[in-house]
Amino acid sequence: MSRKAGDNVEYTLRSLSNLMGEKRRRQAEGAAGSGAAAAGERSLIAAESCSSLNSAASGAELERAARRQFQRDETPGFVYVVSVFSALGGFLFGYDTGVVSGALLLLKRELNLDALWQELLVSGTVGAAALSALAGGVLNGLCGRRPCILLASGLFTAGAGVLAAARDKETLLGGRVVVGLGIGVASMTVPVYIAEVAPPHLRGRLVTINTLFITGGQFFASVVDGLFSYLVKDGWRYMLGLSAVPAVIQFFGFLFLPESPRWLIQKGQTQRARRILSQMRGNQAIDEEYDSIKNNIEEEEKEVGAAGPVICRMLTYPPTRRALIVGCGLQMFQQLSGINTVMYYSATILQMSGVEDDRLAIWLAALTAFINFIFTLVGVWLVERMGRRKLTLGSLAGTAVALIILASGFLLSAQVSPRVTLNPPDPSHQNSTCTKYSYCNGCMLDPDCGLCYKLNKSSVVESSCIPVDKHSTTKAAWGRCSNETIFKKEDLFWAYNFCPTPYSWTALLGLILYLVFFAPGMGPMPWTVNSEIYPLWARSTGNACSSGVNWVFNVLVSLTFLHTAEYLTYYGAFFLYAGFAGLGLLFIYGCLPETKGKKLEEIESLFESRLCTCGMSDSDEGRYIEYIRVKGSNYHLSDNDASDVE
Ligand SMILES: O[C@H]1[C@H](O)[C@@H](O)[C@H](O)[C@@H](O)[C@H]1O
Repeated sequence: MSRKAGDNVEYTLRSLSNLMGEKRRRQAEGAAGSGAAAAGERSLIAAESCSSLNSAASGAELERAARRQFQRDETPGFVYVVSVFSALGGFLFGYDTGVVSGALLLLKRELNLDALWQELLVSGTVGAAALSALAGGVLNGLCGRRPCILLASGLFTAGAGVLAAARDKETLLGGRVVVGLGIGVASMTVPVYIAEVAPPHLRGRLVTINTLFITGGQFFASVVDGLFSYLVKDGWRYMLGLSAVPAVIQFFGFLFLPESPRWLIQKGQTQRARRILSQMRGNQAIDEEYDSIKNNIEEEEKEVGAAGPVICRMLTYPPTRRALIVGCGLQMFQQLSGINTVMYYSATILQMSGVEDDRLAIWLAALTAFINFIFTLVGVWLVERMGRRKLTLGSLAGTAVALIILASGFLLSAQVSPRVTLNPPDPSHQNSTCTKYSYCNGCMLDPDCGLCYKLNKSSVVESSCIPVDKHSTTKAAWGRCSNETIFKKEDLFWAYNFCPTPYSWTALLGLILYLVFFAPGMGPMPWTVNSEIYPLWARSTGNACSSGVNWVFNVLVSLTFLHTAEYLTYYGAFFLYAGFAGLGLLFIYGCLPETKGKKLEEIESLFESRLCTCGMSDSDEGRYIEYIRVKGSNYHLSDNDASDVE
C-alpha cells in the first residue's frame, strides 16, 4: 500500500540530507552552482553519481541536475487542456450557484415570487447537489470519471435550457433542480479526475485550478447579474440560460478527451490505460508510474478485500476511515466558517458602509466576488510552495481573525445604533411589529421592517421604523420612503437590513480580510485534499461523502443564517462562525497531514498512524529525505517523507 510495500524500483542515488533540515538543504543547493545546471543528460548524472556519492555538496549538485532534467521532461500541454476542460465543471458550479441572487431580483417582480418560492429556487439547487454528489460516488465507481463529467455537462445544458424558456415558477424549480444535480456530480468528479491525470508535482496546482474556476464562475455570474439587471423584462432568462454555453463546450470537448488511466487500470483495461498515461506524460517514460498504480491496486485488493459495500469497507479499514474523517471534517469546516453567508451578505455589508445606490451595491458585490477569485489564484500559486497543511492552517487562522473583525464591526454598529425618533401612524391600520422598535438595531433584525431617516451631517435624524414593501426591499410599504424617486429627491434614506453608523467600515474591513484569507486556502484546499487522500478503491465514495457533507452544511448554514442573526444578532452569528473556525483550526492542526508532492499511491500511508497526531510530527518538517532515481528511464523527484526509508 505504501511506497515501502509496493516498490520494485532500483534507486542508484539516495540523497539524504536530514542533518540540518530545510536550511541546510537550501545552502547546499546554493553551493551547487551552475556546473551542475549544465549536467542535463541522464548518463552524465549517472556518471556523476558514481564519482561523488560521498560528498554532500556533490549530492546537492546531482540533486539539482536531476531536478533540472526532471523539469525539462515537460508535462505535455495535453494535461493542461484536460484539466481546463474538466474545470469548466467548476465554472458551472460557481456560475449556477452565484447567478441566482441577481436573477431573483428580477424574477420576484415578474413572477410575483414570495419568500418561500425564492428560498425554494435557491435551496432546491443546493439540496439537489447534495443528493447527486452522494449518488455520484456509485456512478463514478461503476461508469468512470469521463461519463460522469459528460452527464454533468448534459444536466447543466438541459437545466439552462429549461430555465431560459420557463413560463412559470414550477418549471423554474424543475430547471434549478436539474442544474443542482449537475453541480453535485461535477463537484465530486472533477477534482478526482484532475488528481488522477496530473503528475504528482503539479497535482495540487491543477486541482486548485478547479476552485479557481468555481470562484471565476461566481465572479462572472455577478457581472452578468449586473449587466442584465438593466434589462428588467426577461433579463433573468439570459442570466440563467447563459450557462448553456460553457456546458455545451465541455460536453463536446469531453467526447474527445480520455478516461482516467487509474480507473481504467482498476477495471483491467490496461492497454488503454497505458496509452492514455503516455499521452499525459509526454517524453517521460511511464513504466514506474504504471507499475506502481497496478501494484497498488493488487495490494489494496489483497489487504482490504473486495466484499461488501465500499463505504463499509472504508469505515472498517482504519486508514480510509481516518482519511474520510479528515476529508469530511475539512468540507464541514469550510462551510461552517460562513463563506456563503459572507458572500451572500456582501451587498448589505457594503450598503452598511455607506453605499446607498442599489445598482452600485450589485457592482460592488461583483467586486467582492472578484476578490474571492483573485485570491484563489494566490492559492494556486502557493499550494505547491507552502503545501496543503500550512496553507490551510494559515488561511483558517486569518479567516477566524477576519470574522472577529467583521463581528466587531456589527457589534460596534449595534451599540451606537440610532434611535427611532418618529412614530407615524400606519395608514392601512394593520398592526405591524415595526412600530415597537425604539432602536434601529431591532428594526434591522426584523425582516419585515426598514428604517426611513434623514442625515444631518453624519448623524441620523427624523428616523422611523416602517414595514418594507412586499415586492421590493428598496422601499417602504407606505409613508415618506415608499416612493423611491420622491424620497431620494427629498434627501431621505431607506435602510433595509442595516443601520447607518460610523463604524460600518469595520465590517467592510472584516469582509475584505475574510476573502483575502479564506480564498487561497480554506476555499480550495478541502477539494484538493479530498481528491488525493483516498486510495483508488475508495476514491469515488470518499469524495462523494465529503462533497455531500460540503453541500449539506452549505444548505444548513445558508438556511439558518437569518434565524441565527435574529436570535444572536448579526455580530452573534459572525462570532459563532469565528468559533467554528477556531475549532476547525484545532482539527486541521491535529489531523491534516501534508500530501504535497506525494504520488496518490503513497498517500494512504499517511493515515496509517493514529488519527490526529499530525501536530506532534510537525517538528519533523525540517527533515528532508529524498530519493532520486537517476538510472533507468524515469526521474521522479520523490517526497520529503521519512516513511520512504527502507
Ligand atoms: O470552495 C468553494 C468556494 O470557496 C466558493 O466560493 C464557495 O461558494 C463554495 O461553497 C466553496 O465550496
